[in-house]
Amino acid sequence: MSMSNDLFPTLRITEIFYSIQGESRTLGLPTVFVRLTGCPLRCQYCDTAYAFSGGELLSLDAIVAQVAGYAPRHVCVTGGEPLAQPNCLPLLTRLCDAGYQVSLETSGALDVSVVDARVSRVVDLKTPDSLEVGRNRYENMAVLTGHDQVKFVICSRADYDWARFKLDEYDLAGQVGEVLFSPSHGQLEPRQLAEWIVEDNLPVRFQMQLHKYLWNDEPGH
Ligand SMILES: C[S@@+](CC[C@H](N)C(=O)[O-])C[C@H]1O[C@@H](n2cnc3c(N)ncnc32)[C@H](O)[C@@H]1O
Ligand SMILES: Nc1nc2[nH]cc(C(=O)O)c2c(=O)[nH]1
Ligand code: SF4
Ligand SMILES: [Mg+2]
Repeated sequence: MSMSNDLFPTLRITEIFYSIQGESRTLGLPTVFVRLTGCPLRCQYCDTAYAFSGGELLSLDAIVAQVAGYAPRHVCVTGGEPLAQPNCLPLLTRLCDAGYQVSLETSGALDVSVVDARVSRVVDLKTPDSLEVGRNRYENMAVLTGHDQVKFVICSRADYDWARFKLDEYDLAGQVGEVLFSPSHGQLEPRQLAEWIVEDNLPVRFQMQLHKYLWNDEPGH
């Protein structure tokens, strides 16, 4: 018999660790990461394919207790695709109730309107060269506020031009708190992306994954 029901909610978890936030507007801040197992997408660049399967079923109580053990100020819930597990929603609420600044890294393939409003939603709009552009749920764009963030992971000049178009189409710079343009690691020269952004005077924040430079791709960071 499964122990996962309304009385004993569980989540399948790949890892929980304390590190330096390497992405988004809290870049550089000590943060606990809760990585949920499983993802319905297959972005060609994915650096977290080890989270597609496996993991360990943990109760929400056990997850919250493990997070509390680090006494963090910031918690980032990620994956895999965290919203693919419905119990991600009560986890986010419990983390907010505990007083942490909570962010959610999501592909935006699922409905983000149901996420606790205290959470900063970091929605990655998938570009054509991610090979998952068809999964974008554009209805999500209308529910984002100044507390939220939109990210583009850019693989090529074609992706850059596409991202510029979406920036304009959804007036993202005016609507969300942060628009991030990040090079796909190992695929697009960071300097090239930086030069395009300056040339076009874009109202976006250029960002590289800081943890790749600190720890390469070692697990637990
Ligand atoms: C591993 S995903 C997990 C959350 C969610 N599935 C998503 O895609 O947003 C976290 C972030 O890492 C980014 N990412 C994954 N592989 C990357 C790479 N090779 N270069 C740059 N960013 C990458 C994703 O695009 C996403 O914004
Ligand atoms: N240090 C560090 N920062 C991160 N920010 C977002 C991450 C993610 O995998 O979603 C991540 C990660 O995997 N490591
Ligand atoms: S949605 Fe996120 S976790 Fe899933 S394949 Fe894409 S980058 Fe990886
Ligand atoms: Mg990562």
